[in-house]
Amino acid sequence: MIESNFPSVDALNSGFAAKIADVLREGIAARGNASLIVSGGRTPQGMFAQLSEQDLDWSKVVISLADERWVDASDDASNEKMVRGHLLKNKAAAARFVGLKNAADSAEQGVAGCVSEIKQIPVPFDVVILGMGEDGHTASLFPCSAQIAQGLDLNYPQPYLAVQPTTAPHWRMSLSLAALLDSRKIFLHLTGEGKKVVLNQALAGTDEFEMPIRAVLKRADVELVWAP
Ligand SMILES: O=C(O)[C@H](O)[C@@H](O)[C@H](O)[C@H](O)COP(=O)(O)O
Repeated sequence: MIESNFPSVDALNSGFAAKIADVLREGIAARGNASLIVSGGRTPQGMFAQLSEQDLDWSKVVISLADERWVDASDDASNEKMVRGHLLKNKAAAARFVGLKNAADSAEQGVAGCVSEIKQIPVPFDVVILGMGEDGHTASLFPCSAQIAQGLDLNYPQPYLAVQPTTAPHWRMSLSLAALLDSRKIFLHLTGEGKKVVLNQALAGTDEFEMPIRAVLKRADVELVWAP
């Protein structure tokens, strides 16, 4: 694991945004376009504001989500709402966004629509930004869910699966482990001492069903981006 530690969340927000912008520019220079898969939650919001101001050809960038709560895009729990409010503005307003919530009544019924939409995004993804919960979940690969074995199965046939956490609200749509790993660059974005403690627990053990972030850390050269 590569470690980029910042002295403060403010320093992280601007330094990490600049780092992501560099990778996106490299992708555009090399292939004509670039993809960015982001996570929801609270951690990325300040960084998104900084990223939205970065000078690059956002019209060549497609942005999508590592996971989504199966709620309307107007709901405060919606990751799409958060990304629209914090990232898809300023210069980044020119990026194309592929959301995950569709008109299907349930996340399980919505998988097919998501699978068809993701075909617009070339793989490997250029950048995936992951977060991590106190229970070691990442994206919506929750250790408590009945779907965790499918999510961590590298041969799972679909890039998305519907997940019902028992310790957090809402059905989710999540990229599978295999889909997340199909990326040129994976960042793990954490802030606070508490998340560092959880990360150290993850690094100290091997049971991926207990802490699904281990499945990513074991297989990818993840760059940890952290501030206290
Ligand atoms: O939509 C989500 O909930 C996520 O993608 C999830 O995996 C998140 O990254 C972690 O739960 C950390 O969330 P916080 O940043 O709010 O701590």
